[in-house]
Amino acid sequence: MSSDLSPEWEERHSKTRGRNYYFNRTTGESVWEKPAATTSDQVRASHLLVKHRDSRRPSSWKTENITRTKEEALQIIEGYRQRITSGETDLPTLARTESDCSSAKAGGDLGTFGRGKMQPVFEKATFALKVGELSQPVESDSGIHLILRTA
Ligand SMILES: O=C(O)CN(Cc1ccccc1)C(=O)c1nc(-c2ccccc2)[nH]c1C(=O)O
Repeated sequence: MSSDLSPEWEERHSKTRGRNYYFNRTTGESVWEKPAATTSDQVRASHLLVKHRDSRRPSSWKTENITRTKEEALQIIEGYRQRITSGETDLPTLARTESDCSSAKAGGDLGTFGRGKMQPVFEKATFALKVGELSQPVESDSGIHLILRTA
C-alpha cells in the first residue's frame, strides 16, 4: 500500500487493461491516475492498549508497576480480540476497564488525527483499516494495541 495514498483510496489491478487503477471505497469511484494525497486526511480511532514490562512507560492508571511479559500481553490482547470478533463485547466497553492507556476513560477514543501525530507503526496500522474494521494486535513502543477505526 503506497503510503501517500489517502485512506479512502485503494490501489487495484485491472486484468483487462493489464494495469493498476485506484478505487475510492467511500464514493465507489475508479480512476486511472493516482489521486493526490491531501494533507487534510484525518482518521478517527479507538484503541485498547495492553502494556508490558518492556513498554517505554510500564505504568498506567490501572497498574502502577506493570510486570507482565510481552508474550503475556499478546495472549491477553488476542483473548480480547476473540471476545470482540465473537460479538460478546465491543472495543469501547473493554477498553474502558482493561486499557492501559489514559484514553480508557473515553472507551479508548483517540479522536481524529492525521499523519505525523501518532507513532508510525500505530499510524500505519490505523490508516490501513477500513472504517469499522478492527486491527490485528499492533506492537508499538507503548505496548500492544487493538485498534478500531471509527471514521
Ligand atoms: O510511550 C511512552 O513513553 C508513554 N506513553 C505515551 C503517552 C503517555 C500519556 C499520554 C499519551 C501518550 C504511553 O505509554 C502511552 N502511549 C499511548 C498511546 C500510544 C499510541 C496511541 C495512543 C496512545 N498511551 C499511553 C498512556 O500511557 O496512556
